[in-house]
Amino acid sequence: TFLSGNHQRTRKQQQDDHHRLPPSPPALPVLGHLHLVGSVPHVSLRSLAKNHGHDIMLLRLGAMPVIVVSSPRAAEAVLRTHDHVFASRPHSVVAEVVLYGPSDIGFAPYGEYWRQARKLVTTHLLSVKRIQAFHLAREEEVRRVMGQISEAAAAGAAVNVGELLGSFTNDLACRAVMGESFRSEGRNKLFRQLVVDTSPLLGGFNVEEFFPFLARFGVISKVVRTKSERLRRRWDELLDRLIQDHEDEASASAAASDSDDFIHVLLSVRQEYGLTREHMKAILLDVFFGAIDTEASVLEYAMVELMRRPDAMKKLQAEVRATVPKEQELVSEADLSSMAYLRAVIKESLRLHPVAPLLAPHLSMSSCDDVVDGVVVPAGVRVLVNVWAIGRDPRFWDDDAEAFVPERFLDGGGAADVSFRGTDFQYLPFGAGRRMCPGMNFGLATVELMLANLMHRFDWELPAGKTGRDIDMSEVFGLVVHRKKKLLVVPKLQAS
Ligand code: HEM
Repeated sequence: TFLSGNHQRTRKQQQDDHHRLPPSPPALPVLGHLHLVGSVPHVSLRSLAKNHGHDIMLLRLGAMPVIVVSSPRAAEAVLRTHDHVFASRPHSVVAEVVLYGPSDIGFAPYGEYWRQARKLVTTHLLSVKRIQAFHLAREEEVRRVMGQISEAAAAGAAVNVGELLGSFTNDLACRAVMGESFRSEGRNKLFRQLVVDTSPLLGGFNVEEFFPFLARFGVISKVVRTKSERLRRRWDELLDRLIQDHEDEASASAAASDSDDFIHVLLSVRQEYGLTREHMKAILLDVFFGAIDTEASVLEYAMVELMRRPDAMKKLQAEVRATVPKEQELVSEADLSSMAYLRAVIKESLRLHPVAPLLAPHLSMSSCDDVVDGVVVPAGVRVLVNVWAIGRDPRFWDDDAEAFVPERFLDGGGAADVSFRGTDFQYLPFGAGRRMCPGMNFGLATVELMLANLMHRFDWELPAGKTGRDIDMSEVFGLVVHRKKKLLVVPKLQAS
């Protein structure tokens, strides 16, 4: 069994441990529980947990043991009490090739490199100071999108929300990474294409490695390695040129300033952190893969829920329109602070649609003797926290847990005090503990500003003959979950 990997433990201890493993549903030979986990794993894992392990259960997916956590108390045990045991990540071939080792933050195993890289990113790239310094860039990019929506409104055309928001968050990430020149020579488009080409591999085969129940062909084949290497060469070519350009510029001018892009910042701390060129490229890739799909997904799901709840949309529009002075064309960041309903809508949307419903997989680095109720988890086991199931569990939310009710997060609502900052374990859209998302504030700044602007001057309608009930909510699972069907909506410029 996989417990035999625990060499330090005596035979007697190992037998004891066996009895104290988390509960498990009945398994098949060879397949284990593979046949029980469908293509939308967070949903099937919730049903399994209901019957076999409310807090924590053990599955065997083919040969691989996986722990699934489905309650706030077990999530707290894994992400806070025993965080030091569960803070690593499983190995992935695609990440090893595409992310240089991996030398990024999201996929790196727990250890000194990860600690330093994460410190660098939180103090220098995603700090409050830098988020503020980036506000003009965010506003300018939002302005562009509003221009595109105005054109669609004038033509009476529908807008593909996912595509519009995806290219917006892509452009913003490019701008953060490489500065204002990101549109020259169509660079933003090259990056968009590269992100789109890499995602299925990182979010597909890579997911198959993490979640082997999705692997249709068993072993990750040579083909995947070859494909990964080809992608890495394309990334190399683009990023090397950009870094080189920045190096040339940096040697011609003074030290980094607040408004500098991420490449300049990384160059300025390169010696302090002992960064190689590959480390820098991997860290930049984390920005692309951490920011683009996540922000676009939060925004798209917020729009979907608002289209399904027109009264909530009206309430949000009223808040935004009452706050922003009449003559002002765009909502600026300064206007956002008093928009309580806006924040409640985003929180509620993240509760029902956490972009990573099982977080990113965690890995136990040693055996943990008493996770909850004396349950043992051995070393080297993947741990999935089903934050999607926990966020919809009526035991921790009200009976309307499955409904979109932003009011619950307002003063006087049932969840008014519940925060997503990793301290309330019934609500973990950004995770918690050492591996919690370091880009939370960076991402939220974008999401808030964009959603407020989408609500400001436009009314939104579904294409003729459709109602909110017709919106297909099917999902496709990946590192970031996304909608199966695109959402088309028709903007109407509000008469002023
Ligand atoms: C609203 C948008 C975002 C959401 C909902 C989100 C959510 C998450 C989640 C759930 C995790 C996994 C936590 C875990 O494994 O326990 C994560 C990790 C991560 N996120 Fe985000 N994220 C967002 C935006 C961003 C942005 C903008 C960046 C960077 C620019 C970013 C960078 C990262 C990185 C580097 C990690 C890995 C952390 C580690 O392994 O130490 N994220 N994020």
